[in-house]
Amino acid sequence: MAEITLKGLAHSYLPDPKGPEDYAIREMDHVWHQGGAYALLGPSGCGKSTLLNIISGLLEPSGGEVLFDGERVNSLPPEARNIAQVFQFPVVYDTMTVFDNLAFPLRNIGTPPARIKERVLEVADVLELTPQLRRKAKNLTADEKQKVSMGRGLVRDDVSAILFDEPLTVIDPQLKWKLRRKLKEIHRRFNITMVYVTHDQLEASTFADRIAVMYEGQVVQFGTPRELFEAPNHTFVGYFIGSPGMNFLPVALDGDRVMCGETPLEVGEAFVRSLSGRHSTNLKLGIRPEFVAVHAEEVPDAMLAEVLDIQDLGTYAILSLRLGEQRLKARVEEDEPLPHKKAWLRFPSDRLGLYVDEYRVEVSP
Ligand SMILES: Nc1ncnc2c1ncn2[C@@H]1O[C@H](COP(=O)(O)OP(=O)(O)OP(=O)(O)O)[C@@H](O)[C@H]1O
Repeated sequence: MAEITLKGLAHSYLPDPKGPEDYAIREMDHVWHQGGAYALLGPSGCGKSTLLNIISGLLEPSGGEVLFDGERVNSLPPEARNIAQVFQFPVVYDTMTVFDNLAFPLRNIGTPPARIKERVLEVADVLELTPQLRRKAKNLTADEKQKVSMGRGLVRDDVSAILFDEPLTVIDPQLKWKLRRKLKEIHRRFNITMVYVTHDQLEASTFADRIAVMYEGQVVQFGTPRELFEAPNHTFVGYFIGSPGMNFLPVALDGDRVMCGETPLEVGEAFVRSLSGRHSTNLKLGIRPEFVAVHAEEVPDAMLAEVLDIQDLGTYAILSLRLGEQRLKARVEEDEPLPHKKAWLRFPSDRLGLYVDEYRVEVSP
């Protein structure tokens, strides 16, 4: 068991990297605490697998340090790090039985046979592989093979951490849901640090207590699913988490009015104060579709918007709106009146975020 610390970590696959764009991992500091259930979430190419391979020891970082319980492990191979890794595609020995596949990592470290049997049966039970234990792995379905692969990662209870690299990609959607819950159950039962890589926000939030969102080789936010939803730290997190993603409106201050293009916004004094004195020209207001207050009739301090489209999703509707030149989305619950053609919008201050150069800044009331 270990606390894993990444200190000034960076990695480039190029021999002579120049700018930040040459780095798969841009300099980062991060701590995975002992016993946590974490997800590493981000789009394809953001550096998730690179980071995982650096932690497991498959890849040596070109800069910075990886520390396990404070000890530098940068050049230790995976075996010496005591890390289990489960990959996207099954890694099983076809000619061995399921039992022997699961027993393999334990036999490798000289575990007594009685303990091997106990542990294999326990893991097979959790993963519902008991009926297959005597079968040769080559006769299994793709789902079953991946379960064996996961079992091999879970069977040792002395590992520092288990890293999962999109382990459910080949799994049938219904079983996926079940396995995610199993993994959570296993985490609770065995109390091992688990880092689960995925590009799927649902997968990340059902598995993890805390999610690290990666974007362009950096962790741009590390928080609970709720924190990522309610207060995205970076515009990318706002776009990436939630469906539809967060609305971002480019703004500028004109005297004491907050303007989105030619359209004045009703956003309250705190935002005017926070915007004044900003030197950047990259200023945005962010609000989730769920938090835009939509009125079918005119109300005081509301902004008039045009309704472009209404997508009825049963218990709620998603409205596509135009406010001045800006497009945005809003969610309206089924028990609220749906506007036609025109809608009056308000942005509740406590739900509105201010983003300077793509990062959220504090707005004091
Ligand atoms: N072996 C390699 N040699 C050179 N560049 C690489 C190598 N592996 C990854 N990269 C590059 O590093 C960046 C990060 O890739 P990485 O595979 O870590 O991302 P990812 O988030 O895991 O993506 P995916 O979800 O598609 O696997 C990408 O630009 C990728 O092209």
